[in-house]
Amino acid sequence: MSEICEQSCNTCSSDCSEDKEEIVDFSANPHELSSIKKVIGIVSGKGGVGKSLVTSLLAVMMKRRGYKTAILDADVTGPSIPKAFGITEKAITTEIGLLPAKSKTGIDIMSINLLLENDTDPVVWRGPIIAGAVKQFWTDVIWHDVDFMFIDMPPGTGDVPLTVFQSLAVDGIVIVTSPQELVSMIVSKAVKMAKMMNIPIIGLVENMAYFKCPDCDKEYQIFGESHIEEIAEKHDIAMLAKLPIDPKISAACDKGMIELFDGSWLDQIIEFLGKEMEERK
Ligand SMILES: Nc1ncnc2c1ncn2[C@@H]1O[C@H](COP(=O)(O)OP(=O)(O)OP(=O)(O)O)[C@@H](O)[C@H]1O
Repeated sequence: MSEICEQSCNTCSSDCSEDKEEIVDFSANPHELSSIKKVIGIVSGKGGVGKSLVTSLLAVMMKRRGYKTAILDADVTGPSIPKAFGITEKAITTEIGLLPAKSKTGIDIMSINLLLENDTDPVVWRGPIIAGAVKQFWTDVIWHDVDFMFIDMPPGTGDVPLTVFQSLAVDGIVIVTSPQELVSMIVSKAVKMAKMMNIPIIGLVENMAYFKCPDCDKEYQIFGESHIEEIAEKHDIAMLAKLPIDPKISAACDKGMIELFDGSWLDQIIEFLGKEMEERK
């Protein structure tokens, strides 16, 4: 088998019949009462770049457009979705499955924090257990009548995100980055992982791209000059949005009021997803 298997057996000349037996099918079916039309994964090559923020905003915006929307918080060791939506209640367990919590505007949400007795308890689990928990959010939760499910993926490109990608039927991914050194390498890793998994990349979002001075409207690139357009071009993927550093964003997340937040930065993705859904009809 070649050193990096891209699962493209038709074009690969390696004789790996023995290795093939080792390929494990991780794919899992959603709960029999679930109905999920489109699944969008939000990924980042590293933590803290705003993946949960972009996940939350996409769900809020699509809900505002009238779609039935859900968030599966697969970031098990850093679950920030319930806080951003101000959800404190726990998930309900029934004999037939788990029921997600509902946000104020009606977005279905499942997160490990809705199952922990105390949401400040750390999740000190090893990779396979974390991946297993995420898989259960897919198989054991009743996702009733969902148009768009947004998955806040575990950060990075390691074992856990890989297993999650293999288990869940993801239709497309959005890669979130910030304008710092190493971004090119980090994006390359995320792109390669998506290609290995055969998952279409919807495009790139650069978060914390600039800060706009409220007094003079001048834009400052706090983390240095952005090279995101070159990176997008290099990988032939669409550059979809640039989000500023905005204290109102962190305040909305901290106060659990992300659903009140307004901003048109992600409109290009929203339009794209809306079109995809129309074409599906
Ligand atoms: N553009 C922004 N302006 C201001 N604050 C932001 C912005 N983007 C994210 N933040 C804040 O930065 C923190 C990290 O963001 P977020 O949780 O979305 O990152 P993440 O990539 O999901 O992190 P992790 O992978 O570690 O969970 C949060 O407190 C969030 O409110």
